[in-house]
Amino acid sequence: MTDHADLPRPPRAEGASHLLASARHSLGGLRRLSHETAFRHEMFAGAAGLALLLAARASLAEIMGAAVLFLLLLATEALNTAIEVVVDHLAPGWAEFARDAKDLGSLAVLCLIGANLAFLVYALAT
Ligand SMILES: Nc1ncnc2c1ncn2[C@@H]1O[C@H](COP(=O)(O)OP(=O)(O)OP(=O)(O)O)[C@@H](O)[C@H]1O
Repeated sequence: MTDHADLPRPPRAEGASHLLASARHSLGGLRRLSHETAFRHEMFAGAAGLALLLAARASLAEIMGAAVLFLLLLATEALNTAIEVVVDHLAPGWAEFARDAKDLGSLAVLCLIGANLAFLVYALAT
């Protein structure tokens, strides 16, 4: 990972341009996340889950519930990736804190995958 500590910080945007800058930063995050294999698997699984819900004529409430849980999973994956990026920068070799941080991030993602699967099974079974 490159360290740009010697580069000048861009000026802080104010008002409406702050909103636009935030949207641009979020798009940058999405671009970075799209490099992660786990993210691509989750997008594929999300599309498959939506197809199953539509085929089973799920209600709008069920589809909205699944969409909210899926967005929570993507948010957790983004935070997990952020943790991995920082940890890899701080601990290029083996370190106990690095193992713990990454394992905890993985656990958070696993919990959300479980919640998504549980809701999908519930929506398809009822
Ligand atoms: N620097 C490190 N020091 C100690 N243990 C580490 C370190 N890096 C990774 N690990 C251990 O290896 C596991 C896998 O780490 P890795 O960096 O491969 O994550 P990953 O499999 O790429 O995660 P994901 O699949 O969520 O992207 C971690 O959960 C942790 O237990």
